[in-house]
Amino acid sequence: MCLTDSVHNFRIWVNLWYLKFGYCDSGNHISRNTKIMKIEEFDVFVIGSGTAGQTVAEACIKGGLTVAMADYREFGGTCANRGCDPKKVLLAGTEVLEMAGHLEEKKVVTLPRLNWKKLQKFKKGFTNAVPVKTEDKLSKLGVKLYHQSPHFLDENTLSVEGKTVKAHKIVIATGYTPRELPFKGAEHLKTSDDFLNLKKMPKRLTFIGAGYVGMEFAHMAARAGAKVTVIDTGNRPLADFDTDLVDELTEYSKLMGIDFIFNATVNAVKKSKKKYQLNYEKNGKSERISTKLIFNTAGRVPALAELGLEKGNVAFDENGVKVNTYLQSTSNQNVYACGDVSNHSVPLTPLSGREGYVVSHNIIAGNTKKIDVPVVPSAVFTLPNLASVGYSEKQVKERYKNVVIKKESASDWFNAKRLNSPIYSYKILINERTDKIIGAHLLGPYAAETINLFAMAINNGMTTNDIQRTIFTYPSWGNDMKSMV
Ligand SMILES: Cc1cc2nc3c(=O)[nH]c(=O)nc-3n(C[C@H](O)[C@H](O)[C@H](O)COP(=O)(O)OP(=O)(O)OC[C@H]3O[C@@H](n4cnc5c(N)ncnc54)[C@H](O)[C@@H]3O)c2cc1C
Ligand SMILES: NC(=O)c1ccc[n+]([C@@H]2O[C@H](COP(=O)([O-])OP(=O)(O)OC[C@H]3O[C@@H](n4cnc5c(N)ncnc54)[C@H](O)[C@@H]3O)[C@@H](O)[C@H]2O)c1
Repeated sequence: MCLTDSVHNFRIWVNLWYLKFGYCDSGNHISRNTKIMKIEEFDVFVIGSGTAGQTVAEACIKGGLTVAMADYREFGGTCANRGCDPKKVLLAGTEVLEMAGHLEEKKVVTLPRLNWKKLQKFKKGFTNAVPVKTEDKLSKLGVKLYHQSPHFLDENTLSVEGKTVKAHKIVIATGYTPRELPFKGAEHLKTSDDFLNLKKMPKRLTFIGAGYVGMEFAHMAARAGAKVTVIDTGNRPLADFDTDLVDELTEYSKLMGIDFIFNATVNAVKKSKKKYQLNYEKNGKSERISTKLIFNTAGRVPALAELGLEKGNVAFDENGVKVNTYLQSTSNQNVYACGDVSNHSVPLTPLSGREGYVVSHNIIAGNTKKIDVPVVPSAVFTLPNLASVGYSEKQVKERYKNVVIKKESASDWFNAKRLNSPIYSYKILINERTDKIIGAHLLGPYAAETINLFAMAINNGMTTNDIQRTIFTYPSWGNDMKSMV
């Protein structure tokens, strides 16, 4: 049964339920003779206004359904307000410094200086307008907006802003939130939001966690003149990326003034007058460092705490809302989850959009579209970029009999030499039997761009011969793909 039929039945059911129980949000049952608080009713209620939530809301409205959306923070989600976009705007400033630094004595006489305050102002030109524009766009489409966290009252019913709201389908698109760290003094830790809004770059700062966020911010802060320490429980940064390239990036990061402390457990943070002291344990010994600010970049977890999922009969685990291949809750058929918060997702913006599209399709037309994720390129916006798509070296060795591994430093190739860039390396994995590319790992300038070509090649089953036959612009980073394969 598709939504338009079931919506009709649902509306009749809501009216009957409402007449029978006359139930208001506080949980008090009231007499049918007294004035009954009106229950609001929608076809679809979306929780979360990020990429995933907006995709669902827009498609469902355009599909003729009534839609409401709630967000307890500024509308527009993580990526546009406090993630990918503002990060990339700030990064532009440090990219200029990086490039000029490499060309010092070759072409550039005076090195530029970064004005962090101005850079922040420039960034606000992008972010300040996001919440208003998002609300405006959604309101004009006819989406009813709420500005609080809803919580489930039962499988179809939410409480939000003191109102009881019924929805035929409820979509959870609440994203991730920083992982809470358990040690004493953790309340002093700053988050990625705080870093992106820093008014002034402190002289010394520390990141707990050497993942995407910790490494990207450490690189940015080091270029902006800070002395940076990154501390991690693991034995290297960016555990999911190619070991050889990460080792190279780590060595280069050290040259940029970033100190790493690996295999360490932070056990307390103490505040003194103007600084913080971070205590940690490594190799059975207690150590400490003193720093101006400490950021929690130890990962992010599904944002589910306030939703009362038990009452809604929505199953979840540490990876998020448990969903089937239609992105529908495994325990409550009225609920879908998409974006970072679904336990199916790879927590990246393009995947959130794709999941949002699948959910809207399944709500409008019934469960007819399964989530089908092609290979996903991923990039860490350190300088140089680290980027990856397809299988890792370890995975191909487990899966394939005969694999060709092309791995080299390309720092003496024209593209790198022209920028005097010291780092440019790659590892390309090719299935020897089919000549198809099955994995690509790049470290170097613009690797976040070049990796997209490899993603296209893998998704379209291109052979190295297909790539050799393709004409690329010259000289360009894309053209280097031919030499790499
Ligand atoms: C610093 C940083 C940098 C990043 N950089 C990149 C990058 O370069 N490239 C990339 O692909 N990805 C990046 N990401 C990840 C990317 O931002 C996410 O994958 C993406 O935003 C997820 O979209 P979403 O719609 O699933 O969730 P979100 O965009 O997080 O939206 C969820 C929304 O739900 C709201 N919400 C949460 N709980 C509730 C509740 N109980 N009630 C009401 N509303 C609620 C939140 O306020 C939020 O607005 C970055 C993330 C961070 C933190
Ligand atoms: N460029 C991008 O695409 C981009 C950028 C930022 C974030 N993201 C997304 O956001 C997600 C979250 O990123 P993230 O950097 O917050 O997490 P992450 O999972 O990438 O890294 C967390 C790091 O913290 C370490 N860690 C965990 N607990 C710790 C502890 N108690 N003490 C010290 N270290 C600890 C882990 O070993 C790991 O290295 C990523 O998975 C990614 O999908 C993507």
